[in-house]
Amino acid sequence: MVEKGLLIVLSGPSGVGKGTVRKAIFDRPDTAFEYSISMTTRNPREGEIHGVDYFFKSRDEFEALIEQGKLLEYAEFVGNYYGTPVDYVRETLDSGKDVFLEIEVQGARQVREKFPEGLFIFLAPPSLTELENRITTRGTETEELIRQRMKAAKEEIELMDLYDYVVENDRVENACERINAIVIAEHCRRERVTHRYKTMLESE
Ligand SMILES: Nc1nc2c(ncn2[C@@H]2O[C@H](COP(=O)(O)OP(=O)(O)O)[C@@H](O)[C@H]2O)c(=O)[nH]1
Ligand SMILES: Nc1ncnc2c1ncn2[C@@H]1O[C@H](COP(=O)(O)OP(=O)(O)O)[C@@H](O)[C@H]1O
Repeated sequence: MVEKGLLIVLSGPSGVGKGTVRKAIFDRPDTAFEYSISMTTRNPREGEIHGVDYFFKSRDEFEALIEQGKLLEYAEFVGNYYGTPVDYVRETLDSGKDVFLEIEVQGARQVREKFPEGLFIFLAPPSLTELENRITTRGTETEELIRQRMKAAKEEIELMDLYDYVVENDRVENACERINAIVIAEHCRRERVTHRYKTMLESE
């Protein structure tokens, strides 16, 4: 029997750098886990490709997916739906590959309920001031929106204790190294090799 893959969930407050760190991880040629492409109702940004960055859906299509139970989790974030396709995640884990989700905190909480055996990693900013800088330099938000996002971020940061690991995103490269190290350690901790040997010995 194939040993199941590991479900890796990267979450954290808006603007901390989840998307940036995830892209850097998947730009590495040696990254062995599969990225689960999310569904969203937000409009594609310039350069974004359907089926690569997201599966772009209408609100009606998304709500139909919710009703049909096709989403492992979903959340409404800044006026749009975002969700994880459940079939892709289950099939990929069953084939023995690790699956990587990069999602906001409400979604991560739902995944924790359904997949408590997942590996939950919280990406934390070096400081609240630095988080505000990142949200501000990213552009579009008005002062009021920045204030709202910072308030939400403080509440989200309070939930970091619910995660298995907290990774500081001081530099993108450092955060990637830490995440890769955690995944490697987790594989050793979960005794895959032990399991394989036990199976071998039993079949002798
Ligand atoms: N719950 C949930 N959140 C998601 C999913 N996909 C992306 N997100 C999160 O949705 C938020 C908005 O993403 P996006 O519109 O790409 O803008 P960003 O703020 O530039 O990353 C980010 O916090 C993502 O981590 C998903 O499938 N489920
Ligand atoms: N380690 C870092 N140091 C400095 N700036 C960063 C770092 N990680 C991300 N950023 C910047 O912070 C902003 C928010 O990053 P983004 O990946 O969009 O966050 P999230 O996906 O968590 O909302 C972007 O402008 C990004 O370039």
